[in-house]
Amino acid sequence: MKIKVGSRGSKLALTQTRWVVDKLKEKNPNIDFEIKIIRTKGDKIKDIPLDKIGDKGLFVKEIENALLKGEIDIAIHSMKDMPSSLPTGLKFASIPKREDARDVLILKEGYSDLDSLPRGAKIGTGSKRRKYQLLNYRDDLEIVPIRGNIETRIEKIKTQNLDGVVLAAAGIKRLGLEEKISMYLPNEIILPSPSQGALALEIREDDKQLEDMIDSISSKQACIQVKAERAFLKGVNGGCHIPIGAYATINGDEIILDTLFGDEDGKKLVRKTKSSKISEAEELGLELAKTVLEEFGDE
Ligand SMILES: NCc1[nH]cc(CCC(=O)O)c1CC(=O)O
Repeated sequence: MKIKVGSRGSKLALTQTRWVVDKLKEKNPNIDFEIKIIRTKGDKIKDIPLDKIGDKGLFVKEIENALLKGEIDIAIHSMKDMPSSLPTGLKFASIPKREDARDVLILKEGYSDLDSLPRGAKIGTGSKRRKYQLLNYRDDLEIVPIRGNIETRIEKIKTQNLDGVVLAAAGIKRLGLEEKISMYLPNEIILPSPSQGALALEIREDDKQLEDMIDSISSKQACIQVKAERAFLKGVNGGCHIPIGAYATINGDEIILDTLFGDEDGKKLVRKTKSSKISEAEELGLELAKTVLEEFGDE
């Protein structure tokens, strides 16, 4: 048996895919895996700011089509890049152990953390979630929109004369660039994107055999966290044009969900926290979304 695994061609995507394939091989030594690279629309249009294209799904549609057509059997994505619902015929199989969910600051030489930055320092990020939370902490900062893969964004400190950039710890760590991190941003300052640091293994709905095989590398903890955080994302029905954050902490059989929601121009930013039993992770996310939407009314 040979399993075809689909991935985007970026360094991060391939590193993640190889990591998953290595784990699957460990548990299933008699099975062969082949990685197929698929180019997505998001890889082709590099010059438009992410919040203008808005829609999630930009990095996944071509891969999902390949899955539906049987050209590949598993697709590996960053869970945070996944739209809140999947096309008919596809589903998530397992969610492997989650990487660090936090955002980090990578700063120009000479600066050590957020508080050491001079007034009006220039920080690069294309994410409204990161932008408005940073401004909420330090309203003097100048936020510069940037895009590109992780290495390109780090380069932009030099090429665009920035004082720093914000990125996900998960991507940096997976690429072995940990020593570049200046500061881990605590959730109190920047709440991460729903399911940041988690990977998605997507398969055809009827592929029961593959589902059982993949289940061997699933993390129960990550599954519960992602369930709650993505339920919130689904409940608020938002895309990249508004700030949305969610992070779930599990404590025995209790789950605590921290959420963030704001309007398009960042004038209003609301944080809400609520807890429940882990068996009600999804309801918890949906309930918080409802509470938040009520607070925003018709806005
Ligand atoms: N939006 C792009 C993207 N998708 C996943 C990651 C990093 C890995 C992860 O969060 O799982 C990144 C880069 C970043 O936000 O810094």
